[in-house]
Amino acid sequence: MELVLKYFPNLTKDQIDKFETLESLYQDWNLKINVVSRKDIDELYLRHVLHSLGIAKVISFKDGSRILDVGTGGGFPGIPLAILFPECNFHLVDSIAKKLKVVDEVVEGLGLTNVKTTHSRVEDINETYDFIVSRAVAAMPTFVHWVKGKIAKQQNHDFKNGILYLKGGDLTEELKDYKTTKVYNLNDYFSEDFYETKKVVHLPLKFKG
Ligand SMILES: C[S@@+](CC[C@H](N)C(=O)[O-])C[C@H]1O[C@@H](n2cnc3c(N)ncnc32)[C@H](O)[C@@H]1O
Repeated sequence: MELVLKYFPNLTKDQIDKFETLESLYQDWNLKINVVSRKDIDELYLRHVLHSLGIAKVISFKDGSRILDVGTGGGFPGIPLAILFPECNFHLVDSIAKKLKVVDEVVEGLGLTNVKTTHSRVEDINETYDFIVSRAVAAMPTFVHWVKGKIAKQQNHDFKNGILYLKGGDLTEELKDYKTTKVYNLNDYFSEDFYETKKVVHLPLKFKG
């Protein structure tokens, strides 16, 4: 938890309480339904919570923004972002129901009112969003194919509406066809070794009506 406060020192009491409560909720639920590996649950804040919040070092979502988390699994990056941006609306989608059971329990346990979950493949979701966030779900070409048509027309940020994807390693080959992509290195923001090769990829996407 100190890690979150190290990089996000201006949290409200309510946000601190929620981030603190996350650990026991995940420990508890992970025993019943395994959504986070044993190693990762011991390093929940380093590997999941702070990593998810890396997106917030790149962009500050404006109040009222609508954000889709594709393949949220146990709720990453959606849940930490929903705690950090309580005035934004988060839609967490996954094609595996039991993962969303954990997410629903965590959302309820935290009393988060800005999160909606849907058990579905993302291809079948027919809504639009300012931003689509994700981590560890699909290579960019497949991902873009899945989410095109789900970007809102109205631009409310200096950052263009589109995808914000947490990725790692050398992305040259994967991103070579996406000239408008901008890559942000998380080791510019976080000093822990875990972040050495971690990145946030911003890919603006056009509204398709
Ligand atoms: C490796 S897990 C990553 C989970 C989470 N994003 C994280 O980083 O901890 C990938 C998740 O994507 C989900 N998924 C894969 N393809 C999907 C699709 N087309 N629509 C919705 N969810 C999908 C899987 O069910 C799985 O929970």
